[in-house]
Amino acid sequence: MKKLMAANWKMYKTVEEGAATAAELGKLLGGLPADREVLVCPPFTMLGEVGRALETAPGCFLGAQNFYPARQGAFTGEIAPEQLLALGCTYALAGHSERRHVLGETDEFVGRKMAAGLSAGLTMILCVGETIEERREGRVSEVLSRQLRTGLETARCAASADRLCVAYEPVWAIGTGEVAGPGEIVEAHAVVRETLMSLLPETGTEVRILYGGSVKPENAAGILRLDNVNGVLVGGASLKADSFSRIVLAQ
Ligand SMILES: O=C[C@H](O)COP(=O)(O)O
Repeated sequence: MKKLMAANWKMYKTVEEGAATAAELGKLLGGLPADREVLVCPPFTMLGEVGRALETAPGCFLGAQNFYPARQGAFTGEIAPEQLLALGCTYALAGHSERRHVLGETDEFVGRKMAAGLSAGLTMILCVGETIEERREGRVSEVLSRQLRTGLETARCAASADRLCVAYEPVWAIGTGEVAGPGEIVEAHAVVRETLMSLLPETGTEVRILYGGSVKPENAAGILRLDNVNGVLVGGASLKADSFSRIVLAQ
């Protein structure tokens, strides 16, 4: 199973800055190890330019941070999965904690996005993770299994292991510099794996589970060695080509 090293640029960079970072990344990742794949999820505005800059970089894919779960229609300001595919996107995120907690997306809405994205042909990364309050209340396992179940409920029939990934991102570790400890990561990834195996008995063992939350060049190798960690989803440290390429190549 190749490790997926994913960059989420969130709402940062102009088109010019994004294209320049992607071009630099393409050069730095010339010797990408055979067991790694790279994904860059820039803002919508620069998908075309970033995609072109990564075109010649082997093993690099383009992804979207978001879309609206409909084929087309009167949805002012929204973007459809088909429009992303036409720009060269092959991946998309759903359920990122900033969309759940800042933009108010519900489990049910995340489930609709998973179903729409998978049916359109995108590879979907379902993001799950507990808040610090939920962790303190001992509810990590309950929260993760609920988010996975509702996220995959309507998408299950379309979810083959090669077009589905899960990202475990504890909310308290995102953008805080406070990375989850090895024990916390292993325990949460085991819950995700077990839930996937019960929801998708034939393919659950093959779905890649990424860790996200304050991943840096200095801690990436240690995280990537943990059980059931099949890649990382990186925010802040993915904004600079040099720092993200060190994470991608971390051994
Ligand atoms: O999508 C990425 C995550 O939100 C992690 O962000 P971070 O690496 O800045 O903590």
